[in-house]
Amino acid sequence: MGEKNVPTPATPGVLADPFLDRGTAFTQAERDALGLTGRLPSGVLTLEQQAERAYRQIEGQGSDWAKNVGLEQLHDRNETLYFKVLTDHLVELLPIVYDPTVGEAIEKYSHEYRRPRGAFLSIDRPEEMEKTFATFRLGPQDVDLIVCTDAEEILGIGDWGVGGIQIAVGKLAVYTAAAGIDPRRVLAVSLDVGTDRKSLLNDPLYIGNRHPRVRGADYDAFIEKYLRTASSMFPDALLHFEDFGPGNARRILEKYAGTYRIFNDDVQGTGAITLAAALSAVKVSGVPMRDQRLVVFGAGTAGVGIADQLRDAMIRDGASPEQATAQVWLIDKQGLLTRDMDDLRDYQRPYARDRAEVAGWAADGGAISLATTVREAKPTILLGTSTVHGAFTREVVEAMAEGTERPIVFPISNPTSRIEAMPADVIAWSKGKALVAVGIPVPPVEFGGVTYEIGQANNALLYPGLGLGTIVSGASRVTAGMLLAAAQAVADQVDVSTPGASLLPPVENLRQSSAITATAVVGAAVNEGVASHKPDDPGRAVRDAMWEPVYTDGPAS
Ligand SMILES: NC(=O)C1=CN([C@@H]2O[C@H](COP(=O)(O)OP(=O)(O)OC[C@H]3O[C@@H](n4cnc5c(N)ncnc54)[C@H](O)[C@@H]3O)[C@@H](O)[C@H]2O)C=CC1
Ligand SMILES: CC(=O)C(=O)O
Ligand SMILES: [Mg+2]
Repeated sequence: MGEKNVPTPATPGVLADPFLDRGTAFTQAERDALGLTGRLPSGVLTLEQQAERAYRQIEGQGSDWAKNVGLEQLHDRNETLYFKVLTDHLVELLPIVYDPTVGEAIEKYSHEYRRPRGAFLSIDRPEEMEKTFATFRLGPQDVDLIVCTDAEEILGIGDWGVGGIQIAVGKLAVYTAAAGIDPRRVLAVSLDVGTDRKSLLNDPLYIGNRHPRVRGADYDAFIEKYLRTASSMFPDALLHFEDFGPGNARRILEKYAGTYRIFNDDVQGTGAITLAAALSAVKVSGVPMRDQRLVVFGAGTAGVGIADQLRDAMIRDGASPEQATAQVWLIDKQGLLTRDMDDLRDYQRPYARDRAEVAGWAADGGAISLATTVREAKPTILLGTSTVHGAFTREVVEAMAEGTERPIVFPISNPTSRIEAMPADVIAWSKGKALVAVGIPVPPVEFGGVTYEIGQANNALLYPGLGLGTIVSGASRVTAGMLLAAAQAVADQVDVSTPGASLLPPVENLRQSSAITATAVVGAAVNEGVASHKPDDPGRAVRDAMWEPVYTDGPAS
């Protein structure tokens, strides 16, 4: 990480700069020096007192949505105070600034718009890209991380056009709160290529590009220009891609992963956090990883990203590549995917089954359902990445429990309105046998005298540490080895020996957990030969790099 920004000699405008504003924490002497004499009430508070007041204001809001608005307003006023409140109340406030409430913020973006945050790059004016980045007045070494989205597949709620900027903002808030990524050294980017959502196109208050999504050569050229411009202006930045559609997410990653320092969170981050949960679950079930049988319901960006990482884990555990691939069944809108289908995506194809092999599975020779696939294939792991609320019915979960002693069930679609099944149901229907993790935070489940802690298989438990490790090591690429190290580091933090134990570390410990993950990632980056910094003590380098929400840069004068 380079030099921190030094507060400049301030003007009354300091109160309008969220990185410099300390509001009522400015001492009288600072107020005089900054030209703020008499511009604030007389009292001088500590950061802790300000945080207490701000937290009470947020707590007093009537809905999660109102809390999100209150927090974003604080974010716009005073970054340090915002992150102090968020970090001190991470378990309670992460679901407000991030998943699931961020989904609501995205849907309401144009109507609830107050202030811009981030960079808005328009496909209608690609020539403005460089000029836009220049307005941030950040030098080549001043940016560690850029999160971009084209908002085609936001969480599980689909295309939200320019409102998608809020997922980039939310992801960045998690990076800082969970892993201490310096908030002055990050950018959120909306790649506004239009929207196919009719309600937005017809809404007079919609503030994004009012035309259908641009696709094809112009889209590809825009993405390439973004990668070229961002990485040449900010060569140290990790370029995080979030919530692209199934036709683009993986294609862009595969095309550019060898050239740029890019990371696709939905493919790679989700794959790694789910692998971590699976590594924990396998310890409990006793079925070795090489023998796992995986059914993926919803074979899109996340589903196949996870399938790939689990298949690779089976191979590392001794399965042959052919055997591991044959232990994966993908189900999408067409039912079980078979090779004879002519509408398969290229990334689905390796897992598509031979039609002859499953010929007897569907009575009428038509689509093969989830329930049938579970009964016939007898999977040990059932993954939900479909956005179909309630798809894991009692019938499906009971079939899982009939086919294997400790079924692993991961309904990880977000937000809550899209989840395939709630953990309480999965645990009850499987008579307490299922090993469950979900994408959203949920309370523990009581069943048969056991308390089941439900791990949150959300990439937010992994990507902050992965990003921090990438930044600290100055890695030129995010490699498979770094992802695996992150997944293993997360899994290693869990003790599954108690019945009902969570498969993943608790969000309470996310900052500490991210530091451990980051340290492992630094080690992997060094081993894989992509690191440009090779700290003697990676743990210390990671801890030293973590930004803390305190007023430490000396008096702002
Ligand atoms: N927990 C986590 O960390 C993450 C969770 N997700 C969640 O996974 C879900 C999918 O996200 P993406 O993979 O990015 O979207 P995607 O659009 O790439 O994939 C969804 C897939 O589900 C399929 N699908 C839709 N309806 C279906 C049906 N009735 N039956 C079977 N398949 C159906 C779609 O055709 C598509 O292939 C979302 O809800 C998202 O929030 C995504 C990334 C991370
Ligand atoms: C968590 C996340 O990245 C998603 O649901 O898309
Ligand atoms: Mg996502």
